[in-house]
Amino acid sequence: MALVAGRKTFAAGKTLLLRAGVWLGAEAAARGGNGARRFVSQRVLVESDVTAGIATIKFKNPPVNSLSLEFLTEFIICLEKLENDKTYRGLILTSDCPGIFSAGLDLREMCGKNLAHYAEYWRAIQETWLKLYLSNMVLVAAINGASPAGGCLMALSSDYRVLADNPRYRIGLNETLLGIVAPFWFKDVLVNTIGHRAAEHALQLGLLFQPTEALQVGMVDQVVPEDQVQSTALSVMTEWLAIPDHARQLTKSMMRKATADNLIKQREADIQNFVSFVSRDSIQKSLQVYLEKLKQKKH
Ligand SMILES: CC/C=C\C/C=C\CCCC/C=C/C(=O)SCCNC(=O)CCNC(=O)[C@H](O)C(C)(C)COP(=O)(O)OP(=O)(O)OC[C@H]1O[C@@H](n2cnc3c(N)ncnc32)[C@H](O)[C@@H]1OP(=O)(O)O
Repeated sequence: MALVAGRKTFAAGKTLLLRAGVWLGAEAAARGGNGARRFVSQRVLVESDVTAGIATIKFKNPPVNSLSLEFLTEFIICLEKLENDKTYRGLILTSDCPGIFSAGLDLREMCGKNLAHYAEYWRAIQETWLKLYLSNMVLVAAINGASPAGGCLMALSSDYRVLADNPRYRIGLNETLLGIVAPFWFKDVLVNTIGHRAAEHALQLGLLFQPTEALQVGMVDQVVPEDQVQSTALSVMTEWLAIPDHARQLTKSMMRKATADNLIKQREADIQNFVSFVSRDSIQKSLQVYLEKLKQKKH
């Protein structure tokens, strides 16, 4: 097992400091006789079935799988490893935290930090999305918990979404409820999924949909009993993997390239927009009030 702290090179020649200790000794991980492998990093658990060519990433950043910079760093590394290893043709995204798929962006990364931190954080968010959205693998989201905002974006970036039938597991882009604005590429992905009118309605009101509503609006493809989420994701995956890779990948790229290029061509401007927006006093105040409300909810 090798614990490393190094640098990860991202697009545009920028680097993201790998702060976390990440286990890169994946290949040395437990390898069962049945072709099952298990990679371990602190916040991202990767299980894989080599024979089937399917990997499962389980988010493991308790309590709510918020997309902290450390989580994103580990996640991007795991995604890259899987993408570059031609063994894997399919990837299931799910959560190891009971009842929560992902609470979205980590609000603590967006509050009370300096401008360089906001820029670094936003670059990591962009990178995560581009890697997910343009993955050559089939991505199936097995959504086993609440999935607001950035959590919803991760699910929307998959090729197919299976949601557990539990009214507490709401999904949607709720940014306006926090007094912030979903960036244009979040909006584009939502429009591509549920259409312009439904997206406009959902985005302006910051709607979080219960499973039956999410199915109705087309935000998810299937709603199943909670104990069938993983098995359903697996059988969907098998169906998708029956399609020849080259044909499916070219089709996926044809459908998604324009949306991704829209961000790629203005990545730096998008970072600057985020930094100047999030560092405004009024936005800092909104985020702090929202975080405080979340904390007080318990008491
Ligand atoms: C012009 C425009 C230009 C540029 C763009 C500008 C702006 C940027 C937009 C960025 C887009 C943003 C996307 C996002 O993802 S923002 C995050 C949105 N997320 C949420 O609203 C979810 C908030 N959380 C919840 O609703 C609940 O926590 C949840 C997930 C339903 C779970 O509920 P529960 O199990 O009851 O757990 P608690 O609420 O008690 O939470 C436990 C613990 O976690 C803390 N926490 C929750 N969510 C977050 C989070 N997103 N970030 C950080 N911390 C979070 C919560 O405060 C509790 O902490 P404690 O210390 O009290 O234990």
